Amino acid sequence: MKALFIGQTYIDITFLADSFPTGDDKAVARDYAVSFGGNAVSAAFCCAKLGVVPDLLTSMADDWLSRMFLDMALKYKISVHGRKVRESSLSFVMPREGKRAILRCRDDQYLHPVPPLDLSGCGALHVDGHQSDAALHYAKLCRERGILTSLDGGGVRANTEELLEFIDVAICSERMCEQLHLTPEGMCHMLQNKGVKVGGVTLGSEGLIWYDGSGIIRRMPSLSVPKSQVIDTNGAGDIFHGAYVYSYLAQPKKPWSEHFLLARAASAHSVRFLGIEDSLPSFEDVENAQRSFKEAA
Ligand SMILES: OC[C@H]1O[C@H](O)[C@H](O)[C@@H]1O
Repeated sequence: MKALFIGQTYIDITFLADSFPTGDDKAVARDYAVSFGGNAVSAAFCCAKLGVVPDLLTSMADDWLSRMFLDMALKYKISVHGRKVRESSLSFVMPREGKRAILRCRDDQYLHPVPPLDLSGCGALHVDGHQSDAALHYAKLCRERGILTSLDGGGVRANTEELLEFIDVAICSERMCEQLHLTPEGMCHMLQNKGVKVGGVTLGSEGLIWYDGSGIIRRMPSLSVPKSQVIDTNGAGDIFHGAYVYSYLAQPKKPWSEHFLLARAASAHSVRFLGIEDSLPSFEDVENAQRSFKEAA
């Protein structure tokens, strides 16, 4: 395996509509897309499309949605290690004016223990906090073997504190800062104190605040995508994670500033398309985004 991503699979139903009917009402959406979803899962597909195909340890049920998901994974040649749940998870995603509302139908009651996987050849682990037992187990194993460990810190989970001790790269959300009552800078200091070598917080249109081995906390502005082109921002963060893991795997010697520049362009590309699958950039799309969009002020 070239890399291992651990997460929870969703099937995303993304639709464009001005309002969502409530009560005894009906409406017709202007457009819709059906795609795989979930943080580390979407990141894995992004990494695969850019050119390094990872293995994926994720939820799997005996139902139509999981079979549909396996078809999607096959298209990207992603090897799926399914961990059994009773039902597949679904997200209904309504993007609007640069934001998105999500209703999730989730089964995260895993019916079996963490499966043993052979990590031979693995260059990186990426986790998003789902399957917290598996995330911790493999983060410890990877740390022992000198394999890079990366965390999408979307929110605080039961074992986040412990998990962070085995994480090399943690890029967190503003939501996680709020949960921990920390400013983005405060979050960077907390990560540094935990021994996380490269850390940061994504700030949406305000870009990324981050540090690397130098310890200096810096800001990378976002790329400015014209408002008229922004269709669906859902998954832009997941694509950012998948793209920096790809960049690291492809060129591990490059500085982290380079990995994040590539990831920033991947995210900028993604917001112009509806649904996560159509948002995934090819390497050419990333280069085009780098050329086309200027840094926001
Ligand atoms: O980050 C976006 C993802 O989180 C939600 O769980 C959706 O499924 C979506 O794919």
